Amino acid sequence: DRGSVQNTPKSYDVEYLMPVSIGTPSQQLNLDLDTGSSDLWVFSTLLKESMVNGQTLYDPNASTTADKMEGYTWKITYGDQSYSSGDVYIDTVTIGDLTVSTQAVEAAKEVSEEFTADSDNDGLVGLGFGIINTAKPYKQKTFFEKAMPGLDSPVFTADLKAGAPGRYNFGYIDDGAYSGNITYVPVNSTDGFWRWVSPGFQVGSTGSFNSTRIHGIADTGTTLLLLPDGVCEAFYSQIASAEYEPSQGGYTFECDDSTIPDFYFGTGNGQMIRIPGSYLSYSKTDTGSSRCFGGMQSDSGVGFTIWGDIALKAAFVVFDQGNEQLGWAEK
Ligand SMILES: O=C(NNC1=NCCC1)c1ccc(Br)cc1
Repeated sequence: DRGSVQNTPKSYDVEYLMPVSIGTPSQQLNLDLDTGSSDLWVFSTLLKESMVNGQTLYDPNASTTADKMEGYTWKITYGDQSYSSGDVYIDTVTIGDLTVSTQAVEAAKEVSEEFTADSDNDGLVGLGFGIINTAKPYKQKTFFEKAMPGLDSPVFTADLKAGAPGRYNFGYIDDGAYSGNITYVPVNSTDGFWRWVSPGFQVGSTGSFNSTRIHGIADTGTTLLLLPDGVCEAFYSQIASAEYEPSQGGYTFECDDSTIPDFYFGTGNGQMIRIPGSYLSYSKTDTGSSRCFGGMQSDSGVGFTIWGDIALKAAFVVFDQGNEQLGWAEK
């Protein structure tokens, strides 16, 4: 079996949403596929109205295939301190013509203000490893873990694009979606993330390659690229107007600064992925400001590097759960 679904970026590529059908008759919600977490949760009719702001609500009482898991609850807090919590139902879930008939659907009873304010986002599909699912008394499998045994190949792929729709595929690799070869790197799933080691980086096409092992996770749910301080310093030292402004939340530079270099990261076997300099200017710091917030920021608050959407949209990425490896290709 296999599946394929379009993903659509929100403004500034802050997140990517995909249509998901839940229940019978089907209820379609737009969800954020997040490889940095492992709960599938949705805005639901269980929420207080004050927490809802335009989102589509899953109504388990309107689904003939919904079964409430009595006594089960869930509560999750994300790296940006946003959170949600609620009850657990079993229902049928379809993503891109791939159906899991007994998926744990976590119906929200409470969401933090960040989620309430994001009116296009009806919830998340966590495709990290099930070991970090937050359901109690027993953790639940991810959508991919439930689908995997029936798939042609135990992989899903992420093709995120800058300012344009891309695709998530399940169970197969579309050889037309990438150029050159796919370089595979081992993944350590102990903490539930897609954690891997990059052999190093290069700033600009004429820069030298810096061999330094960068431990990090591939996270579709994080917008920016969070890297060690030394790597950020090497990059921003090449931008004439760059400043580290803690009051603005990190590195900024003049939006019209034409010296933003490309950033390359190693994946293995000498292969590198090139992130165009244009991807590394994120947004204006304030309305009317001439300064822009950098797409690359320090990972010092996190403890390891996060290869978020800014890095992922420069590549075709294979999340190979069957072999616990990540595949990286240019496109
Ligand atoms: O929460 C994380 N990723 N997903 C999402 N962020 C915001 C909404 C969804 C995340 C995961 C691991 C680390 Br380390 C830091 C952050």
